[in-house]
Amino acid sequence: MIALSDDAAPPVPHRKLGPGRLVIASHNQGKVREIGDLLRPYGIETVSAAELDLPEPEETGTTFAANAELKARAAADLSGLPALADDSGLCVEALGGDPGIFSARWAGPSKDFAVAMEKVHDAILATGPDAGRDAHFVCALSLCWPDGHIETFEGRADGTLVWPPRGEHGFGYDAMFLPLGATETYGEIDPDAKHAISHRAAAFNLLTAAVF
Ligand SMILES: O=c1nc[nH]c2c1ncn2[C@H]1C[C@H](O)[C@@H](COP(=O)(O)OP(=O)(O)OP(=O)(O)O)O1
Ligand SMILES: [Mg+2]
Repeated sequence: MIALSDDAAPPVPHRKLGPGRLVIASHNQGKVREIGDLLRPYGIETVSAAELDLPEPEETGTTFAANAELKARAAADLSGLPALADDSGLCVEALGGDPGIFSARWAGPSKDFAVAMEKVHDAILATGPDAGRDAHFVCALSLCWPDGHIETFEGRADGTLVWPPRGEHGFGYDAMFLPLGATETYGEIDPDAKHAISHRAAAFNLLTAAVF
């Protein structure tokens, strides 16, 4: 018999997502497209933050989860609908995890990821001749209901960085990210192949198992 110790917290049950519209609380069209693809089999009606003209909240958190939660909470508060937010980024081991939660900010106000990828490449070279190119993507997905209940799930995908970038698919840093064991970057594979292995899909699988 398995005895639970007296101070073991009881498991918190997940809340199920009921019928009705779900806000995709992101202003990044690449993410909105991927989350739409991942949700499609579940037949959920979605509306994006841009379609609802929701403001882009300032990302003041110090973790992916904290930023995903503040974006989901802001969208649920303003729309009165459940809202799903994604905070994600590229973490480079040789850079101590940078750009990390600053991945979007490294692309500057014009969101130029050719520039951001070059910054990552230059920063790795600046660490020395033997700099490793190991990296991983992280994705935190938060689902917030209008009453404030929130659930957060995190996924990760490991790989290495190539230079120069390769491929036109995807968005952000995809063209320089070679998933572990693969020969093509996220920029070279088609969206379905990315959904089979990505950090976003990993987080999404945890979310769907919990709330659907
Ligand atoms: O699968 C990905 N493939 C390539 N790059 C990626 C991916 N996932 C995140 N990334 C990079 C680019 C993105 O701009 C940043 C996330 O920053 P993050 O603040 O979470 O998103 P964002 O500002 O682009 O849109 P929003 O906050 O409205 O959801 O990390
Ligand atoms: Mg952002």
